[in-house]
Amino acid sequence: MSSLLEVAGVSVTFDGFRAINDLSFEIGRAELRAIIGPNGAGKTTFMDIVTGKTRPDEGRVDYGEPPRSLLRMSESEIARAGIGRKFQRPTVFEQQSVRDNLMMALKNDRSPFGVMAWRAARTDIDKVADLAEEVGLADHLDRPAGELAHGQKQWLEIGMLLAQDPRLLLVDEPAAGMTLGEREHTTELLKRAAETRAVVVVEHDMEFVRRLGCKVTVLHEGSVLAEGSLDHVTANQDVIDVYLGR
Ligand SMILES: Nc1ncnc2c1ncn2[C@@H]1O[C@H](COP(=O)(O)OP(=O)(O)OP(=O)(O)O)[C@@H](O)[C@H]1O
Repeated sequence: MSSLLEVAGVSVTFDGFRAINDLSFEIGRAELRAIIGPNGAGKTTFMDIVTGKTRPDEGRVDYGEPPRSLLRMSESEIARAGIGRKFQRPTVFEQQSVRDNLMMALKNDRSPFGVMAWRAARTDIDKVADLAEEVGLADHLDRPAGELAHGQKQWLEIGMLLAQDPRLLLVDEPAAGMTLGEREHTTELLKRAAETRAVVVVEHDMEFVRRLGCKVTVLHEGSVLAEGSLDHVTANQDVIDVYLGR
């Protein structure tokens, strides 16, 4: 596997507590990866490290081709280098239409002045139409984002992240609060997005992880406990013990 992200020997201590403990693993250039693990396993801290929010005490985090250390980059430099993060709660502009939300994301200028000032070029209009199609909102372009259902807001935000053409997309619990139909659509969306980039999904919901059908990394106490297909990791006795709290 030619890796896009390599985490090697990373540790983070908060007030004497090792939240991440000698963590090492790699993510490929075009792959879908699920990260699972019990509460407090270090999943959020891992994403905070990759996006520059938390600095590790030890280890390497290299990204891209040729590999660059993310540890010397600011949060905004990391975002500009192509790492996008979707938090659990959607943060779309509720008053603006779906079209304007996507257009703003494309322009990467989220200020109200920027919205008023832009004159959409033909290519941008086409790109917004393509993004809306990709996330399944082509019939909702003129609706205010605030009117969308929960799942649709999540897709809009994924579309806004895709507008930035990230090489690595980190997605936190995308299926939370979704209906079965919304989950199916989200699965397809993430799978498609991962054909041309790396998509890392942090998820508690095993049924959703099964749908993703991808390699799974199990974290526990800040380290990788197991890795492989969902069937492989769920047959692992250490994983069973951790999930049963033994
Ligand atoms: N800023 C902080 N200060 C002190 N402890 C922290 C801080 N951030 C995280 N921790 C601790 O580090 C550990 C890992 O937390 P983290 O949020 O990364 O786990 P998680 O796997 O995302 O858990 P969950 O599934 O509950 O979201 C937890 O024990 C948490 O309490």
